[in-house]
Amino acid sequence: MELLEEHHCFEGRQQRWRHDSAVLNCAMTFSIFLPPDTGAAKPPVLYWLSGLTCNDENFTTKAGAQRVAAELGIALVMPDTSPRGDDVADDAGYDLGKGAGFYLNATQAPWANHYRMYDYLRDELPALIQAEFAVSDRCAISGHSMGGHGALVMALKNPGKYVSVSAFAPIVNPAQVPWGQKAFSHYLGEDAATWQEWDSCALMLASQPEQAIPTLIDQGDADQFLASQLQPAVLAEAARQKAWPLTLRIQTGYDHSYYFIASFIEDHLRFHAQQLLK
Ligand SMILES: N[C@@H](CCC(=O)N[C@@H](CSC=O)C(=O)NCC(=O)O)C(=O)O
Repeated sequence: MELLEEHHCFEGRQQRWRHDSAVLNCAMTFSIFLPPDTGAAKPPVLYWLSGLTCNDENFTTKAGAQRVAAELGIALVMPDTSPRGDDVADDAGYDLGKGAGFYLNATQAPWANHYRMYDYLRDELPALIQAEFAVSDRCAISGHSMGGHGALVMALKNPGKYVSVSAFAPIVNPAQVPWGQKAFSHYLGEDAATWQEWDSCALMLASQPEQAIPTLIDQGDADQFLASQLQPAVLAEAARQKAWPLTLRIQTGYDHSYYFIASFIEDHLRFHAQQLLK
């Protein structure tokens, strides 16, 4: 691992690292915020998954999460949103290829060689974080838009791995909206039956009661993508049918930007702290 940056921040440390990923078959960068060392128990971890066009730095520099993470004693891990490098397949569109990995395992050429963000997030990155940093193995997950989809899918496909999940303006039903349909048809092929295992609405409808974990979603009602791409009411209905503990908050006047995330990230950190610090 190579340390690219380090900054003192709210008495903790904000770092940026590069490492060689065997799963993704390329070099990857991630950021981590380590809260102040109090000499008490190792801090739990909140994984943050960003959206289309992002890398590990959007959340680090725009969300303003470090002050409350430092106060609560929670480490933050921000992975990139796709594999990277000259050998990695890409597309001219902002919503496919680099910066748009959709947190799945691609099965189709030319994507399948590198686009395995699901395996990277489930196995390789947490193992690296556990091995290299003084953090506990208790973790939660959150994300924005494409990253909200990723957080929900990671939680729904891995019962017991995360103690809570939250999202800002997530793509909850990617199999039914343009962003998801474009990505899934390229990464997974045209057979839409294979898309269901990457769709949080389908996964929630197929879930067992014992899988349920506390779930918080914030959605701005002035979000330009709300009707066309996001539609959180579809997941809320699945949650109602399954008695899944989902709180969906519609926030008046907020759009899709990081200003929205910055406005409510404290609520999400305190929500996760209720489970992480038990
Ligand atoms: N360029 C596109 C939209 C790109 C965009 O809005 N990206 C969002 C995430 S959208 C869903 O995954 C984002 O977080 N951007 C980075 C940022 O720092 O704001 C367009 O113009 O339509």
